[in-house]
Amino acid sequence: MRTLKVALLGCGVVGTEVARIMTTDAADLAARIGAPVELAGVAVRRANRPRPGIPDHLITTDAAELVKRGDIDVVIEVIGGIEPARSLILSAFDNGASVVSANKALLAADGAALHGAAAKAGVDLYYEAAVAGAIPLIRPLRESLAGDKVNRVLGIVNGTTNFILDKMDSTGAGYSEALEEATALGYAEADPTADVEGFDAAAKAAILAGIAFHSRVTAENVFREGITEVTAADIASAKAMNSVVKLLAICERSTAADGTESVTARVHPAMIPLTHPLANVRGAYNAVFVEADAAGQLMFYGPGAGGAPTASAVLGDLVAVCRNKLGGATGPGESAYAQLTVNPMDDVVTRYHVSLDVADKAGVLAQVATVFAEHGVSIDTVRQQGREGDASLVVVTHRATDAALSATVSELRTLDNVRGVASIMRVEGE
Ligand SMILES: NC(=O)C1=CN([C@@H]2O[C@H](COP(=O)(O)OP(=O)(O)OC[C@H]3O[C@@H](n4cnc5c(N)ncnc54)[C@H](O)[C@@H]3O)[C@@H](O)[C@H]2O)C=CC1
Ligand SMILES: N[C@@H](CC=O)C(=O)O
Ligand code: NA
Repeated sequence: MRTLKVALLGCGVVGTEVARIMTTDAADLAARIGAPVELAGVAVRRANRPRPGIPDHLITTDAAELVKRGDIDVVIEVIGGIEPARSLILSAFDNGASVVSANKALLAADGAALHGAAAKAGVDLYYEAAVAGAIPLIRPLRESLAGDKVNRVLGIVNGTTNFILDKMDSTGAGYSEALEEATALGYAEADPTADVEGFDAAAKAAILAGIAFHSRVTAENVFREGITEVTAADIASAKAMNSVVKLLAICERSTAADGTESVTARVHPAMIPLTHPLANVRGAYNAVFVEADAAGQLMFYGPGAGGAPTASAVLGDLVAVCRNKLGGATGPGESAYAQLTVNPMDDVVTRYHVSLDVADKAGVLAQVATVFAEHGVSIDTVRQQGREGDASLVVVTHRATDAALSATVSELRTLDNVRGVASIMRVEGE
């Protein structure tokens, strides 16, 4: 029976756990695959770090050489970032290896080219770990739901930001303190700007939208707002409305009057009611709803970040691609036949929570309400609190387009009685 050889690129939070499980569970993995899998090389940036459980002779600082060695069946890429990860993956394909990657940034930027290269080489490209960590989501969308029509994918896909918002909401922790803890726990990206500015979630949204809608969606097509502007006042305001603030990724299909279908993909903080299942997703957990024509609503929930949970998804892919190799087959590749257009954020329809600092005098409320009405944005509720000549006015709207809301806010900013727009947050889940 031939042994399948695996090259591991990157031995950080995720790579360390992948190597550990491959070693400790070698016999079970071999039985499930139908052949032994051997860790044949581990590419690292710094060779002199202690790496318990990994024999020294396997360590190399030359990842490019490792993937070109000629005897590697599967390359596991857990370095992250665009380069050198992209070149290493392409080189792995050229050398006949299948690739398992956790790299959402790369897949969302260049997934089509990578899929093309894998197909040309007759090998697999699997990346379950790239979206929502341990939660099986890519494979259910790509395989289990391949016979259905997915209309909406909505959820929490970034563990770090969910951890931070949860800490701020439940313990009153400060933003920086919560981010430091998330980083220490191995949830954050190498540069946590990717998490807190929403780039990581946007990359995941692009991958999900592409697979769900059988179209090409890149990170650039995804509207993105992170959590850096979310204030303690926003969180308090959400609480006052029996809601909570979450960073959501929302990918939706819509159909125009003439039957033309298109999609939108967005990532932004939103207020959701405490009664919504997403409100109870705590810590670094993720949860994603998928709505499909025949299946109805499905919910996927579990650990979205961290070394071991992410390694679980990587190992699942490793087993799958090894089975394919032994069977002389490949798994499903890219499916982008529908080629749906991705519409801009202006076209998105949702509800809004707008917090204004206004002069506390008669007629201001009516003036503000008129501006909303003139732009066709209907008001659901208004809450006003006075404080020494100034007042805070919180308006929650009914559903309106993002374009209409933006125009409303632009005009409000020009009013003398509006001293400032303290925050604008979308309201979802009702
Ligand atoms: N940490 C998590 O919870 C999750 C991470 N991911 C993804 O998994 C990948 C890895 O993430 P982490 O392990 O958290 O990052 P990490 O920063 O802990 O590990 C990456 C490792 O790659 C090494 N490296 C960098 N350049 C290299 C090179 N040229 N050759 C060899 N090694 C090199 C670094 O020294 C580092 O040890 C990223 O794409 C990340 O987005 C995906 C899901 C969850
Ligand atoms: N930094 C990411 C890691 C998993 O994808 C996150 O926090 O979700
Ligand atoms: Na996953």
